[in-house]
Amino acid sequence: MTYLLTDHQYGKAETRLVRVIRDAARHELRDLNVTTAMRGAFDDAYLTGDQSAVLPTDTQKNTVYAFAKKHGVASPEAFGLALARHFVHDVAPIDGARIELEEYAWDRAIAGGREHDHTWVRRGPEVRTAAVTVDATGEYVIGGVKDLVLLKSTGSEFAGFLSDEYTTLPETHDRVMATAVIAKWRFSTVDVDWDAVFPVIRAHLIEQFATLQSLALQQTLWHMGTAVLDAVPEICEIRLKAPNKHHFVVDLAPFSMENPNEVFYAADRPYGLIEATIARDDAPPAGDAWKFSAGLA
Ligand SMILES: O=c1[nH]c(=O)c2[nH]c(=O)[nH]c2[nH]1
Repeated sequence: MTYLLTDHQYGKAETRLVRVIRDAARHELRDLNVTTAMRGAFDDAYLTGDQSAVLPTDTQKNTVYAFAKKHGVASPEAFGLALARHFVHDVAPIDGARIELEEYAWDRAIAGGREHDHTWVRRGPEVRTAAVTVDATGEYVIGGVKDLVLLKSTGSEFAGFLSDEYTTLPETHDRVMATAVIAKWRFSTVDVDWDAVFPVIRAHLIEQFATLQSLALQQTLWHMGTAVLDAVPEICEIRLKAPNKHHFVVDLAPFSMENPNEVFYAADRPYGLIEATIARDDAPPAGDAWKFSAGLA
């Protein structure tokens, strides 16, 4: 029997990095979780144990910290691009680099009625994500957000669905709809003001969720995705994943009480999982943009 090593990549997952800029009394802060993965002809490391082409994952971690000091963290996307370009262009055996970033957002603390200069409050659970791939075919950037937890207490329906002998779900024209959106959007260029577009995309996702009279989470995802593509020409594809966090109306009849959509049991599982990928018809090839490493971003 002959075996083939058909694919491989290696790197340091989840390097936690907090970068503070303290040149002025008002400090700035960025809080990241960075994963690096190297791609190339590292077959010998696996097949014979020869490490001569292997840049240690420890070195990759050090590079993350050194680059944070040297270049700063302008945005997750820009930081990922700087790292990926360095690994591919400056370290000979590396043909491709994949950098995945999570960013945890901090809001300035309010103290004495105004924003504090060096104290923040973690905004959660939402996480901004970025995944950068640089290889011989080009540079690819995917931005994203995950755990964007949204809930609307009306304006959502689910009716007219297919029914068979196992169907018990009642139709509804007024229900709670809640989800924790995972959205990833692929840029067709790296000439982007990353920090300017992120809040625009996020605002469109939220606005569509809020304002659409939703006939299903599927329809909501279509509207969220197309609104982002309409608003940001640099984005050519968006992938959305939405767990349908079911809120069941509690039967209060045993207690002689009506419950017109006021008291709910918020189930954590099982959940419907609704997914969609929406792309422009002229989207450029994705290369390895969607090939994951740790897969957190
Ligand atoms: O928005 C929904 N989409 C579904 O496909 C579905 N299925 C289900 O049981 N409830 C819902 N809700």
